[in-house]
Amino acid sequence: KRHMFWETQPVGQYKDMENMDLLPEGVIEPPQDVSQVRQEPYNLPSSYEWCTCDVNSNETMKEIYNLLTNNYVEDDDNMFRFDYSVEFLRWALKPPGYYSDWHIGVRVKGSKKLVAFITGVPAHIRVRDKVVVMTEINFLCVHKKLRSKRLAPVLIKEVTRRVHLQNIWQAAYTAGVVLPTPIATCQYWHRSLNPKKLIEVGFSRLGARLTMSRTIKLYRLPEEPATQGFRAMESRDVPAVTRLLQEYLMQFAVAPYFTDNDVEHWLLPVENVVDSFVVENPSSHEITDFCSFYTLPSTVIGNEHYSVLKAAYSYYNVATSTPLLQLMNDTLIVAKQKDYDVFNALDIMQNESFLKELKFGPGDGHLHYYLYNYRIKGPLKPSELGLVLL
Ligand SMILES: COc1cccc(CC(=N)NC(=O)c2cccnc2OC2CCNCC2)c1
Repeated sequence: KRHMFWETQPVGQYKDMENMDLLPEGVIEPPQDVSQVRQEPYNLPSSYEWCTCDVNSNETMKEIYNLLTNNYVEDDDNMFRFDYSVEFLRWALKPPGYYSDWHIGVRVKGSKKLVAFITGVPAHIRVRDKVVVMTEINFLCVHKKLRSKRLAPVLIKEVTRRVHLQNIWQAAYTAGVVLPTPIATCQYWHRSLNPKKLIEVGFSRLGARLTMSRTIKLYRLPEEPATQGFRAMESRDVPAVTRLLQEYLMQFAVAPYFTDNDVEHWLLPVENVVDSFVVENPSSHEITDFCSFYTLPSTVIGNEHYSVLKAAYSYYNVATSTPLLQLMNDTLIVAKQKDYDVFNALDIMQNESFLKELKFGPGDGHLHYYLYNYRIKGPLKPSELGLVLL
């Protein structure tokens, strides 16, 4: 497939794949001087204009929410569409050191209607033995009525330009589609928590030799976590969780580099956005394990009984004394207690070690990871990836 836009970008090109192993890992294009970066925004089709979206404005957040909930990513069968909440988007877009002009919108000149969006947030990402300041690109969305006007490449060039102006030259992003060139291709898995609803909305199908009552029984979970000392994470746990997580993530080829500040933002519980738990040893009071998931509901498109699928997405998990299998089962138990319908996970990090045993089923799609302007001998196995993007 020809990628007229991506073949012009500093990303791994398909044609490089033959002598991939000859090219060195690292920066593809050296950084320019910031004074050399284009000062003016890229051109939009005449009836559209750029805007910087103020994520502190409730009105603007409502516009972003409405654009995404009606026009963002759907599953392959167009039965579900991501339904990121306002509080989730605020959390995702305001990490330590964020730049408000990396929250980029496109409006119709007359009506001021928001019709497209793309975002970047700064992150320290380690690639093998190098920590690189990058931007994590997300929420690229063009209104359904404006598709194939080639707006996406302009949005990508504009966010790249604004990132370059801050002297940042690398990026990380994920997509359900294959572009030049994935650093890793991951499979997603789902664990039913409310099988009756999942079958009703068409997310799951009744097993050939299973009745509904046997299916409900199959996925039943205990009322309470099994692990002694399992509790919600609190502010006082930040230093211990940072140490635990930093140490754990070192085993992966690509992973975030989290400071206490980052852990405080990304991993402290925020209701209906992110839940995190620690295991505190009852006698030593040492924090020995950590697990977390984020909340990303999906709109159920066109079901007469349900309009929303309540989904939890596995985030970062570290098991140093509790078996990972038991820690993740406790996570499922808590997700069920909080009335989630399904728990999703990618086959990254050590997730493969628990997926089948905890009754996850494989999803029908893949999530591809990409780096911009950074070459890595790959592709990596999913188990070499320690980075979760929202
Ligand atoms: C169930 O509702 C859906 C609504 C839209 C798309 C999909 C399928 C899909 N594309 N799923 C994933 O990308 C996915 C599956 C498991 C874990 N994380 C995931 O994506 C995350 C990370 C990338 N940005 C979106 C959320 C499902």
